[in-house]
Amino acid sequence: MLKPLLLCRGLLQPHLPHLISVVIRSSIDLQVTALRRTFCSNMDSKIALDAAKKLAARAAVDQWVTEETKVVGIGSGSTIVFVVDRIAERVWKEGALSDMICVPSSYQARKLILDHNLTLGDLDRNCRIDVYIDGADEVDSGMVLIKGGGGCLMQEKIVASCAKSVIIIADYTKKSLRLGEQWCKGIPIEVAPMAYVPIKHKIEELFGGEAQLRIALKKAGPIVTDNGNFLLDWRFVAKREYNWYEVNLAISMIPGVLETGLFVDMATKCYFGMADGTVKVQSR
Ligand SMILES: O=C(CO)[C@H](O)[C@H](O)COP(=O)(O)O
Repeated sequence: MLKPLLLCRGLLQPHLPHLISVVIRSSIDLQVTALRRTFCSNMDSKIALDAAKKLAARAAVDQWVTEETKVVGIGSGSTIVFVVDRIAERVWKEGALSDMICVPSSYQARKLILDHNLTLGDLDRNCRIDVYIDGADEVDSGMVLIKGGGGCLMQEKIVASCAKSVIIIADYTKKSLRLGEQWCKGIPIEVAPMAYVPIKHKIEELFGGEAQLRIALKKAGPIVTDNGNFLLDWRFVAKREYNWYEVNLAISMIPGVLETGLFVDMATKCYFGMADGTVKVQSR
């Protein structure tokens, strides 16, 4: 029994380095193929999602930004980029909307307006907004929104509150029946930095779940909003029935809470770019 084994070892020994390198190489090849596949499918889904965002953005701008629109509020995030692109196309290629003013809801929105050579406004001079357009992280069947995934909820809610109509644009992954079905990162809440610990405990005691300080990726420490504040992401209890109007009110009343990412009774219509190339419009 031992003899054949020893014989086999003797035969294999000179070839061992080569065999080891073959095994290592094929394991690396397998890993590279798996990585390439993940990258390609991520790219595919990014392309599909961007196409859906663009569809929703075009439909919303073409329907809601007309020659009668004098002031438009500009939201924040990746979807709003397609909105500003379309507005700029209408202004610069189609010669439309010549005296329309754009009010930003964030540093990013301000920069988008300036980069596209559109007219920049502000709430001091333009506090009556015809239409506010923005993305959302999730929209439930009652059109309650979770916003602030990109960190900009406070100015967004302020600008939206000054608008006659609030139009939400999103890709199909944002549409759900109940909050938490699609968006699992929690409800963003902007808080005064000195108060984030007591606020965290109060929210958890009142409504369960867990509220976590949002930590920056390329900085040691927390994310600081455009307004110099911190963000808590409250992961609520998915299975619990919440009355979002009451939850929003109660959280807003906690001292140090500056704004919540719950937008209740604000959206007029939501435009969803769907995977099949159509646009679904949801009304309140
Ligand atoms: O509230 C927001 C920024 O804080 C965005 O509107 C929301 O996060 C959606 O972003 P995106 O269009 O990138 O999906």
